[in-house]
Amino acid sequence: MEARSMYRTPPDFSMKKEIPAAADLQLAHIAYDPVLECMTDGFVALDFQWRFIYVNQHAAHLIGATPALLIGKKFLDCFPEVSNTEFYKAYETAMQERVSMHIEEYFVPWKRWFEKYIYPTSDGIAIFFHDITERRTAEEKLRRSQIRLSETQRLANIGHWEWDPVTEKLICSQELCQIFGLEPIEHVGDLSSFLSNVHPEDRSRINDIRCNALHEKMPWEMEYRIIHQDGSTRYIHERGVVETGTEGKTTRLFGYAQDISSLRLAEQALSESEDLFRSVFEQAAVGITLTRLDGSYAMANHKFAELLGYTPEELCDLDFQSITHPDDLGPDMVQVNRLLNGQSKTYSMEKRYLHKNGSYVWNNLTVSLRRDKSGKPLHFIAVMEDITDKKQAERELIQQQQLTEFIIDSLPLNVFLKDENGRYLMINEEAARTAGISKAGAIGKSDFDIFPEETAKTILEDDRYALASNDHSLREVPIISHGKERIVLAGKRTVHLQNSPAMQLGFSIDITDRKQNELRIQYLATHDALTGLPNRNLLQDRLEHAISMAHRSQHMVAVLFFDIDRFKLINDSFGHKAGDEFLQIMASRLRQVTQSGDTAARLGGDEFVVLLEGISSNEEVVHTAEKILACLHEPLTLNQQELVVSVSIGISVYPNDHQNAETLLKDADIAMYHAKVGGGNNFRFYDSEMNTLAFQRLTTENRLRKALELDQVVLYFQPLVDLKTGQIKGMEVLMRWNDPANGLVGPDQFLSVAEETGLIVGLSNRVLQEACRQCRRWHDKGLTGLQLSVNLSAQQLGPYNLVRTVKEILIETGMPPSSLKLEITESELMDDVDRAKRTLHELSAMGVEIAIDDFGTGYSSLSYLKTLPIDTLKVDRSFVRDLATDEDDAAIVGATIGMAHHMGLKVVAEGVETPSQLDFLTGHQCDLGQGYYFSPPLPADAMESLLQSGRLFPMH
Ligand SMILES: Nc1nc2c(ncn2[C@@H]2O[C@@H]3COP(=O)(O)O[C@H]4[C@@H](O)[C@H](n5cnc6c(=O)[nH]c(N)nc65)O[C@@H]4COP(=O)(O)O[C@H]3[C@H]2O)c(=O)[nH]1
Repeated sequence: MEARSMYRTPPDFSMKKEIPAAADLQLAHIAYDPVLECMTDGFVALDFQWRFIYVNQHAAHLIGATPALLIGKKFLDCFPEVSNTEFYKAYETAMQERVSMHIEEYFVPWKRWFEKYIYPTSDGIAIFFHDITERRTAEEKLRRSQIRLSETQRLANIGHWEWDPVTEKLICSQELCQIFGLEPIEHVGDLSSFLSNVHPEDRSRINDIRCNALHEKMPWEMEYRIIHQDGSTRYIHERGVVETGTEGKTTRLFGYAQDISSLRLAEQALSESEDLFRSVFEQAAVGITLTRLDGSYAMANHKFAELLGYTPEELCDLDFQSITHPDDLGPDMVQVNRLLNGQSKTYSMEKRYLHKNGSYVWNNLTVSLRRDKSGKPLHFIAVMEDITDKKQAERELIQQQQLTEFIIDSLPLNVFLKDENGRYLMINEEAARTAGISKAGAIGKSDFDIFPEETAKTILEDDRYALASNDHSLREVPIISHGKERIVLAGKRTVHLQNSPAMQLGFSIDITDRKQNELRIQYLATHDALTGLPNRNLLQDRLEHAISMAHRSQHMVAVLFFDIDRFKLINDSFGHKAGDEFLQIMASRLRQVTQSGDTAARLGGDEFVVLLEGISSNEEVVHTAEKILACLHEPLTLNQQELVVSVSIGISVYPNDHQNAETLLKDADIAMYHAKVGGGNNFRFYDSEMNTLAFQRLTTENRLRKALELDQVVLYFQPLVDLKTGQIKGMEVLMRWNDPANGLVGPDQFLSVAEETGLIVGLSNRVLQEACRQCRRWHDKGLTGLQLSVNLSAQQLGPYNLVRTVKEILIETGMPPSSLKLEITESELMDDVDRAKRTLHELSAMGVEIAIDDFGTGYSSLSYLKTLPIDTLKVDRSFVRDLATDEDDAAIVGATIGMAHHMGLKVVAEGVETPSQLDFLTGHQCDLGQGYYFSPPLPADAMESLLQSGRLFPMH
């Protein structure tokens, strides 16, 4: 029984175990023991020689022999194959060391497991054994099953646990320990130590769940995080069950925990990936759509919706076909079908989408087809980029190009572009027209293909010149075109565009006509249009040139400056047209009289200059001057009238006089003035004294200006006497200059300077104003019925608005217009006939009377005078002077009086000095007389006294 109870001890897998000394059996005398024979265990005893000395029935049965046969046989003789096994070693140990052994061993001869107790005996050893093969097989199965479970748990990252509510001990499987990052030794512990691994945020929750499950006795399931010692976080899924006893009392809690970190991390990664996709999809700067195979939109991002003016939701109710421009749908569908047929993996195209507002927007579309693993098409993924701006820019570029082409084609220039081999890349319309070729036809051709060889050679040479001229040239190229010499202006530039060979851009224009015009303009700029003679500019150039030449050659240069004596009279009398004709005759005569190498120039008006170069003496100059005088003095016919004119020539000579062109001309002009003063029709050489006279004229001008400022102008009055009654009917107002230095100066001393300088206008206006004031004063003193004749200068009829001045003066002085008579000479009237006529009519309309002064000295015809509002003719005193002696003058004066009366005009005879003149005049019914016979011009107070005396002049 003792031994049996030993069998029931828990399995011990150790190889040997000492048996208590109580088992020290004395078996040598045992012949037959009924106890041993009844045993279900085998029993054998061996002596020190390893011979069987006892074998019970069960053992003999197992060995397969009778005990009698076995007794005395040696153990190894029966089981030679065990000599080196654990069995044998254990027997040996027990035998030799006299210790008890307990072993479990696989007994090879019988192919079964045996548990053996070996005891030393006095004879040797005794061995109890029984078959444990089934137990060992079950144990092995269990062990393998546990290994499999453990391996499975390890692979699935699952560990199990069990918690005893009584002991509050927690038992964890090795896998669970691994999951929690705990040492296997830690796998038994209490719940609180386990919780310390749990993420602090999850602790209370899982504690609540477990407590609740314990309370409710319900299974639970939960997820939580734990933190490993290395700080990493793991995700745990736990299931637990509450086990209860028969009385409903909780006996234990058990369950498993699984590390689902990889699942959670994968989910997290998936979620992040989805978020990423979402944000890429939604925040993309391009439109993205997911389109079903039928074309309807499954998804559209905001950008695409924004491009088309829809919301993404609205787009999902549409398909791409309905919002594609009709012209783009066909090509789009072709590409879609290629995708579906597997002929392409992706396609791109530019297409127009219909915007919600009805307009079309250009997009660059890239589409690919998504298929499942089996290759079945799932949907299209399309990416759209708004290229409306790009398209607009393209359109604008095209328009710009068209505009540029239009402009280039509109240019009246030949414009062209050639490649590096001189072949045309482009020509404009004008170039095509010039070359007689179409624009397209010129492309690829060279000049030798288009133009005659000579012309092409010239162009080629110019092309080369342009290339050599630092890439840019502009020059005039003479060419032969249609047998005629032409001049072409050619501009060429070498153009280096990126990544292309150098090209030549150029233009050309036929400037033959322009060149001719330039020559013509140059001619006009240097010649007088009326006579064709060189003008002042050309004369100046030639004079300067002549001076520099003379300086080198030690020769002389002479300037002969002249004008026509009394030319103004010719112009006034015959009119401007005849005046021009006259000047042309003069010019042609000058050409005849001057030698080649000399210059005959017209400076303007009737002023001419002859420039003599390369002369050696004054005699040569005199000779030419005389020739000019004689030639121009020849009679000529103008307006069918024969005329004889003379000129006055002033001469300056280089180097005798001034040294430069300008002063030489001035010197000659001064000399001419002196020649004229000397009576005309002669010439004078310049001398330095002449300059003094010119200086005097300048001084006079300045002093006159001062006189006007200082009011040094005084008025004299000369009566106009009625030749019938002897009564003073009016008076002529005559100006004097009360010069502090020279006393009273008459108009003949300063009038010409005043006329030349324009001071005459101011002087005359002053006289007019003062005369009217004086008349008013006399009127106020009772001296009424007087008419004042005031002289007008031709310049007052100019742009100075004489009418307004007269009106203002009359208003200011309160003098009746009929009391004023304005005198103007015949020649002054002719300066600007139209203006004079207009002015006189306006004055007459105001009531002012008009008299023609110095009548008979000019060339005006009576028919012309008839058109003017004239009241009075004043016969010039040169006719009156010789009335008594000169029949012609008498006839002229008589006829003039008769004719004037016939025209309803009054006649005033000037310069009446003698009774015989008076007799003639009264005899011819002349209306009024003026002259020293009656009275010289008187100052105002003397005139006033005369008037107040009421004196009548005797008429016989
Ligand atoms: N030999 C001679 N001469 C006589 C006789 N009776 C008068 N005279 C002079 O003849 C000139 C007449 O004036 P005029 O023919 O209008 O010629 C005037 C007139 O054309 C001009 N003149 C005078 N005062 C003015 C004026 O205020 N304005 C303008 N624009 N010219 C004026 O100056 C010219 C000369 O004026 P005056 O020297 O004052 O010379 C005056 C006068 O003194 C005579 O019997 N014998």
